[in-house]
Amino acid sequence: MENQTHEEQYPDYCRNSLMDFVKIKDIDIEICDVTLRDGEQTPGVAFSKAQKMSIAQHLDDIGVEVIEAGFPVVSDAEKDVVKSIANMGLDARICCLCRSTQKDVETAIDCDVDFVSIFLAMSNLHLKYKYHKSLEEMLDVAMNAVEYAKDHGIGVRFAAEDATRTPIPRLIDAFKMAEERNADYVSIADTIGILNPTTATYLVDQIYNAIDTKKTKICMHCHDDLGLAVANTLAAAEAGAFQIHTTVNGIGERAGNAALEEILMNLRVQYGIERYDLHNLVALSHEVRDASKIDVAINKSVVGQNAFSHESGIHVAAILENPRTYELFLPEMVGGKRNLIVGKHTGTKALAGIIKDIGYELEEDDFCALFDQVKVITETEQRSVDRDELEVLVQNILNNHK
Ligand SMILES: CC(=O)SCCNC(=O)CCNC(=O)[C@H](O)C(C)(C)COP(=O)(O)OP(=O)(O)OC[C@H]1O[C@@H](n2cnc3c(N)ncnc32)[C@H](O)[C@@H]1OP(=O)(O)O
Ligand SMILES: O=C(O)CCC(=O)C(=O)O
Repeated sequence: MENQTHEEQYPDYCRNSLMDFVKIKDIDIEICDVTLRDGEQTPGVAFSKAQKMSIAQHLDDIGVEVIEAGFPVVSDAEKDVVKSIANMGLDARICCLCRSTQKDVETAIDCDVDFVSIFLAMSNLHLKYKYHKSLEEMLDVAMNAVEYAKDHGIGVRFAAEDATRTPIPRLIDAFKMAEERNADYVSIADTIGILNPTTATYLVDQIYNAIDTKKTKICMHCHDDLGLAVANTLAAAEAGAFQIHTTVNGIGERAGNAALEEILMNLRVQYGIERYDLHNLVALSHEVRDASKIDVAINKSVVGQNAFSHESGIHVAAILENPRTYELFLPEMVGGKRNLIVGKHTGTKALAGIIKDIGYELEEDDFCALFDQVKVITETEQRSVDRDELEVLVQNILNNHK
């Protein structure tokens, strides 16, 4: 091991070895994927039962430890799907969402889930404008719901909605109350996505020092309103959050949640966590894209069409020698494919490599003619040239000799 080069040690990706110089707690995490619940709350999205069960199966194949299957009181059909997923025999534990009411918990218990996520907002804004009730009244009902679930032998996550706008002492008091009632998890929800990595670290630190994390583990649920959901989730994990929440393609309320595929690649590259099977990430991304009818941005990390596309001559010339020069990880690692694009920025080495790939080698004059044509087309028509068109250009040049 010691004498191996980085490339030999990590043949599929580059590890961020700068991590060796920073002091953080050993990260110990599990993933709770909430695509089927928060992801489905994306406006306009309604997964079918078959779609939900298939996505659950694929999350399980990746090795995600917990799947939040839905919010059973939403409808009878939703309840039926949650129950069906809970009975699929997956390795992942299944949970579902409940408001802080006995009725919601009863409905969830009927679904055979491993644990319920009982949520309550305790920020002044939510107490005043949503519940129109005092903190004490709401906490009383919530703690009864926690006790009711535990008395029925089911696990509990007590989730503080809008935790990041809730006074920290209030949050700690509520989490301690949940801990006294043997809640298995307490969740910090950054419901409106206001955190940054520094404040995520600070907040998790405060909670970590206040509760017994051996008994009651900390969860982190981040939204992406400022584009920081993944960064905040990772900062929280570094500070001691155990259960981290994700959605495929980062779908979810408004700007969405922390994207599963980004979290998984970060766990590999930054923290050396290798236990998740990443080979079907692109396929799962496409499945959720089709089921949600939400396109994935072309430049989306890990699963976007451009994640492994290269046009610039300098890049492609180097990639043809060794893809690691411009790729953090090999596309095959996530079930993706490398695309070498012919465009305005294509160089001679790149063009020679690409035409060789489609079966041609040209004499110098022909090659120069082709190169000039490519530059003219791509600049005047402001587009790239695909393989079929490139082949026609090559054929035309060769035919001129006949
Ligand atoms: C941060 C989050 O993501 S929270 C989850 C959001 N997800 C959803 O809303 C899922 C889709 N929702 C629904 O299908 C419906 O809103 C239902 C089935 C949950 C509830 O429907 P309705 O009974 O018609 O209530 P409605 O949606 O009008 O209002 C929500 C009610 O829940 C109450 N409520 C909201 N959160 C909580 C909570 N954590 N604990 C207890 N009560 C709550 C509200 O105060 C309001 O009560 P009220 O009817 O006494 O005023
Ligand atoms: O913390 C949780 O488990 C869920 C809360 C949630 O969905 C939110 O506040 O956005």
